Amino acid sequence: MQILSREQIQAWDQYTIYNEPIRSVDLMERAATCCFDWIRAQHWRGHSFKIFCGKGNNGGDGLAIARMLLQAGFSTIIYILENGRPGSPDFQENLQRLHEITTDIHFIQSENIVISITETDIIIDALFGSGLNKPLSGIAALLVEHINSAHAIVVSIDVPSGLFLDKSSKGHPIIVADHTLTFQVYKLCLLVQENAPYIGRIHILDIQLHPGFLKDNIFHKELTEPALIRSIFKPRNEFSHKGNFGHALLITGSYGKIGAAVLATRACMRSGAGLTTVFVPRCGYSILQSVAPEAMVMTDENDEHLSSLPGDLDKYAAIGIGPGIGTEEATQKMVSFIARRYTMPLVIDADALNILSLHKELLTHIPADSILTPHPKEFDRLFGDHTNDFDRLSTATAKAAELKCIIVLKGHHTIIATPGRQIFFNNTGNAGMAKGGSGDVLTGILTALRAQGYESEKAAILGVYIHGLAGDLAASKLSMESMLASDIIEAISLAFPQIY
Ligand SMILES: NC(=O)C1=CN([C@@H]2O[C@H](COP(=O)(O)OP(=O)(O)OC[C@H]3O[C@@H](n4cnc5c(N)ncnc54)[C@H](OP(=O)(O)O)[C@@H]3O)[C@@H](O)[C@H]2O)[C@H](O)CC1
Ligand SMILES: [K+]
Repeated sequence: MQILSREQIQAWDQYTIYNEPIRSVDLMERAATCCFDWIRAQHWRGHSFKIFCGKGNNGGDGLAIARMLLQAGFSTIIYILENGRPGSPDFQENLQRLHEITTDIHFIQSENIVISITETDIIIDALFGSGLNKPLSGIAALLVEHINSAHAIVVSIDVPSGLFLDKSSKGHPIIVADHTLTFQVYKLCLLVQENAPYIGRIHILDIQLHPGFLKDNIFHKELTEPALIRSIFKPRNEFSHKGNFGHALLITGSYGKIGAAVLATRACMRSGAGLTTVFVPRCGYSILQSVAPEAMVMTDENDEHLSSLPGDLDKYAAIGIGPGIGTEEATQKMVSFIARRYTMPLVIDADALNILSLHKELLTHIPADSILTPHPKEFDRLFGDHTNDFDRLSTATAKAAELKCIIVLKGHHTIIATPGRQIFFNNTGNAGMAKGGSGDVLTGILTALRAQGYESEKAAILGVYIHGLAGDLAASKLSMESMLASDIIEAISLAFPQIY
């Protein structure tokens, strides 16, 4: 699913009105009908609805929804945030239609907001949508505060009012929704971590905007969906042998962090690598040999950390480096040597990323098409501090292009930024994966996919998806609270069949 900017969504609206063709107010009716159908399906009979409307088209949607609720017999009161202007033409048309069936319409024009909201009320937030052009202030901000301080269920239309579609709204007054009914496609503001407290559960309503618009335009952001994943996934040929699936090398572990090596190794083997070799300090030898008997183990001459190279790097189809390696001086030298000399793409994670942050000059040397997998803190260490997720996303886009590598920025919707400035938002995974070891598992999966011949961009999209899907399967069986990174590895086996 494409993710459109505010301008693109407005253009799509106009394209539909012109090409379908359909009158603007009829398109609003279609959008409101979708919202009404969704609301009716919630079985909220017995509750009263309080509909808060602005005077733009988001408010127009709210008025149309109010009319439909009243006509269906729901107790409904309408509140309009007055701004002294007549309102958009479609707002005015819907106000007129509403006046024909109710007088229970109130205008909010004073800072003294005395509307009582009880726990059995359902709030429909149709104050502002994609037309928001400045932070809410004055009466609008007080109204948002009033709604947020009540304990009613809040359903936001299109976006929670106060959220900018494409830029940070940090620190501004914003409606805290339980449900967001958004039209046609995801908006960027509904995908970034910093807005998680506001958006509740997202429901995409198909209001049948004209499909021609998607064919006629190029978009740079999309949500990874099963169809895309299936188009990337390469089923195994019946006649294949282990040599067809590549030899993966994992450079991992230090004293006290051999677990990271174990997790990456087991995830790599579970994700289809033909052969897996793991390079660890000597203290990791017996551990790896016992918990991962299918892997080959090579050890460094050092007992506790990595200080040398694991022999001939060119014989491996893919190399993953970083989980648990620490940042000892000798390890820094080893990472630096590999970054400068190796020419095939690497999967670079965790302490290898921290080492790159300590020697930023190395960034320009990392092999083209390498996959970097930072979480936000590692990302900021690499590329500088960011105060919000939108800026971080812009930097990820720019750096992926500049360094010609794939940046996998981990989060609720992990972001995959490609050298071609394309951004993919992953849509699998859950909060149960926010635990030590999950990242090591991802490194193993990505290294395995690279070893099997997937190009880096495809390996990143597919690997992040499978990692999240395995996490979802583990959570459904074991709960988000108690699932472990090892459980994600076990669930990889169940995740693959879901994309066949
Ligand atoms: N494309 C679709 O999918 C459809 C969308 N619909 C709905 O339409 C809204 C967008 O409607 P729009 O009228 O463009 O915008 P809003 O309703 O969000 O805002 C209206 C006006 O409010 C003013 N504004 C903006 N920010 C503030 C603020 N901070 N404080 C006060 N007022 C503000 C602004 O006017 P100004 O003249 O004051 O600048 C806005 O123009 C979309 O979200 C959907 O809900 C259609 O119904 C169906 C198709
Ligand atoms: K809204």
